[in-house]
Amino acid sequence: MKSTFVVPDGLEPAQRRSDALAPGDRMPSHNPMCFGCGPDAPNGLHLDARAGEGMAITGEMLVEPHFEGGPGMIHGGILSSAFDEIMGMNVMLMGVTAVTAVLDVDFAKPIQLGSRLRFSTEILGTQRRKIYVRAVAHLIDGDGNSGGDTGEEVGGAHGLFIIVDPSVHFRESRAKSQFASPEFGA
Ligand SMILES: CCCCCCCCCCCCCCCC(=O)SCCNC(=O)CCNC(=O)[C@H](O)C(C)(C)COP(=O)(O)OP(=O)(O)OC[C@H]1O[C@@H](n2cnc3c(N)ncnc32)[C@H](O)[C@@H]1OP(=O)(O)O
Repeated sequence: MKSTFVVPDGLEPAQRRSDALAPGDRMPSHNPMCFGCGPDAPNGLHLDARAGEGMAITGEMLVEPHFEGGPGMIHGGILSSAFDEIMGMNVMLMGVTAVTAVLDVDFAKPIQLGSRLRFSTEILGTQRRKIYVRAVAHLIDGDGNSGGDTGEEVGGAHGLFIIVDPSVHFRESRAKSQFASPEFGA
């Protein structure tokens, strides 16, 4: 992955919460109307994320026709949103609420509409309230069985997430959402 994002040395290892999902389990949406993971978001990404081993998770997404940017291609903001969401869901393994402060995306290859993407993401470590995450996206075939992480790498990302107190961070905005799940404070 090509990137100028700087991951500091000496990060603390991230700790998986004791009751985190088992590897392979579907990660729940934190908000049914979330553009990234919400099942009820009409034009959303509908990312399907699964817990992995250690501090890793995976996700899959179909590049729908309404995600178009250049002719027949995914919009860059859609890929950025998918990386943001999947790395944010990765942070949920720690059992904290964190928001994105920095998102660095490597648009390595053009991605055509109709492609199916698999995201693999892992938490690199923490420093005080900061959580550093890295992700890659590969093309997979329609049934998702072959290709997998050995399919063509089409993108990569780093994210810096900052742990927040949800009762403070969402204090003023929460009333505007009818759907947010109290479980994830968001
Ligand atoms: C959809 C939303 C759901 C959210 C709920 C989550 C529930 C689970 C969902 C999982 C899936 C979600 C995935 C999507 C996630 C989003 O897209 S979130 C939406 C986009 N992000 C935002 O709206 C955040 C807006 N920004 C902010 O609110 C504030 O800037 C922040 C990020 C909370 C930081 O402010 P702060 O708490 O005052 O932080 P501050 O004390 O200044 O800094 C703390 C540390 O972070 C560092 N830092 C802060 N900002 C930066 C920066 N930009 N660059 C570098 N370092 C920085 C500081 O240097 C400091 O470092 P140290 O001194 O410890 O070395």
